[in-house]
Amino acid sequence: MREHVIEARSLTKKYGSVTALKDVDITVKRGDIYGLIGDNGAGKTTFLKMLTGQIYPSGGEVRLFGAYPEKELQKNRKRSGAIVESPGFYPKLSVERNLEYYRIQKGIPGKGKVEEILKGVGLWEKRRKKGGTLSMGMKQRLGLGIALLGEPELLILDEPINGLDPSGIIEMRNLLLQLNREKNITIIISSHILSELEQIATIYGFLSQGWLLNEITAEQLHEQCAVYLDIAVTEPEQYAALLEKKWEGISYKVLPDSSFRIKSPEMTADAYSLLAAEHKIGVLRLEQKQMMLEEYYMNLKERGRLSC
Ligand SMILES: Nc1ncnc2c1ncn2[C@@H]1O[C@H](COP(=O)(O)OP(=O)(O)OP(=O)(O)O)[C@@H](O)[C@H]1O
Repeated sequence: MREHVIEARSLTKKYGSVTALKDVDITVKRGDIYGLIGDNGAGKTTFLKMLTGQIYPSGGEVRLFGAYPEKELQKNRKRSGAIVESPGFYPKLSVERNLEYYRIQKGIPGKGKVEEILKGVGLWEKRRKKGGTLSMGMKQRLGLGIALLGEPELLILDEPINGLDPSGIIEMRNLLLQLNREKNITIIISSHILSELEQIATIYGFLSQGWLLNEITAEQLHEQCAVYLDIAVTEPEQYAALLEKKWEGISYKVLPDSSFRIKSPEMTADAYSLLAAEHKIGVLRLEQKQMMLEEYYMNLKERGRLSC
């Protein structure tokens, strides 16, 4: 059984009269990338801040690497790195000096560590730039670099891709996947960008108004919500024969309106319309269902349904 890196039991947080988290139970196992999903104000940051020790629970408990009493918990927090809210660094210091400052502050030996981190997060070329003059994406990288200084076993990331441009998002995604796969770093990450989370998370937790609505693994999501493509054509019978001839063993069903639902299509949608066009068959409708996570989330939130 994989070790429990994070265990929250009946975790509750009240800010005065506002209850931001209610009886939340979350378990994150070693090697997981846990995607924390929820609308604004759902309680994601509140949860993550209780992991980092920036705030304390009003009820329930949180364990990191099995430790519960606050003293033990504090010790085990050193095994994690975090970016919660905006990445914290000194805007007037250069990128390199920022990392050097935090290296010394955290008591991490070896000057070479800073160079290794700078290269790892793609900031080597920008090492002499002042933190405050960096672009949003570069600031996030610096934040991640600081979080990685202590060789954490757990990364706690609150909206790390917020404000990044498309290539920044891809780079951050690849970096996180690499850290997870090569160094077995467990990650808990909150994001509003579901299509992004869908590409990296191994398990999802859905928060709404302080409640944990549901948890589902990426594997379960894929089983429940297999991708499919719907195509309606002018000559269904002829098209069925063409489909079977072209892609032997293809899995599809004919819907009541005589359109075809092709399960887990291996080809792009274009391949199916091209097949029709080559035989002068008209395509009346072509839809591909791709965003499983988004659909699952909307069903859960709006209809309370645990399905796609
Ligand atoms: N310091 C605070 N004092 C009072 N209420 C707070 C405080 N911090 C958060 N809240 C409230 O707690 C609830 C949860 O907020 P939280 O920031 O955890 O949500 P979130 O899911 O991270 O939202 P977002 O996606 O907007 O960052 C909200 O109603 C918020 O207004």
